[in-house]
Amino acid sequence: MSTLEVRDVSMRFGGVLAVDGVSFTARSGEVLGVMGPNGAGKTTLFNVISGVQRPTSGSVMLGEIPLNGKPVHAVAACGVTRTFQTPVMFWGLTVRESVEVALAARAFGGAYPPLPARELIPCGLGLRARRRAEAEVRERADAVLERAGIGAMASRATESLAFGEERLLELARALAVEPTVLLLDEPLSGLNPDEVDAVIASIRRARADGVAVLLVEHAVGELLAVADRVVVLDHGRKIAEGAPDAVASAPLVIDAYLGDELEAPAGDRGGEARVTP
Ligand SMILES: Nc1ncnc2c1ncn2[C@@H]1O[C@H](COP(=O)(O)OP(=O)(O)OP(=O)(O)O)[C@@H](O)[C@H]1O
Repeated sequence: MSTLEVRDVSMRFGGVLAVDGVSFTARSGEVLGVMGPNGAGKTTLFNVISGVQRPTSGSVMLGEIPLNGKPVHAVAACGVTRTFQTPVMFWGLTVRESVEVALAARAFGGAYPPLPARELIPCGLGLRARRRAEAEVRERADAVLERAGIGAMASRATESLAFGEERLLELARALAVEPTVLLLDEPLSGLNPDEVDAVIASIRRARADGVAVLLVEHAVGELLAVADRVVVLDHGRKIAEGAPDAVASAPLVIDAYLGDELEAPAGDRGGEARVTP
């Protein structure tokens, strides 16, 4: 169980300082909400954490392991997985095969473009061991799909999925590898109420399993209801951090992002927000 620590990270694109000296930690078994208006730097921050982009300065640590400077696949191998604003699908595979690929890639090493699991299992294993490995991967994939509530989709081609179904599959695939850190970029956008419930249930299960979940989401009510703590970005800077209720009622956050449209989140989620001027 490791803590993800973002230390004074900045990311500059030419004249745009997309992320400006941001620091925070995300602990094992907590959901950290990351909020902020369009262009605040949320996705860029995820890109830096997941190794898609190298920060201009600052560092990202997973426990004692520095993540910045590592390529995407090496960050993933450290247990950091993510989903994207637009779900990334493995075309040409079924739903089950998509999860099998993730499982086999973790066990035997991946390939890009993704290959069916049987092609990732080493040839040198021998026929019986290969068959056993294939059966195990398949069994695990079915268990993952059941757990995510999409077992009925297992045999469908990824090309046949509706947008919300793609989101559910992408999340199931990310969870299949039992990540330490899960980065979710707007996982609720475009979903119907049942799909929202399924994603929230998966997030809660991941937290109970000890995953550090970072959640970027514009559905503020849902974010505040599921997050244990919230970080707010604006123009690349962290402007607040704290318990959901406290952050949601901080004047700086209301001015920058929430306006007066926010409904109070359910339950007792009070506490102090540290506002960073
Ligand atoms: N590759 C890039 N090159 C140049 N500018 C970029 C690049 N990526 C992001 N930016 C800029 O950095 C800023 C932060 O963008 P980012 O996508 O991280 O914001 P965001 O908070 O995720 O926004 P949204 O909620 O709309 O997804 C924006 O001004 C954006 O235009």
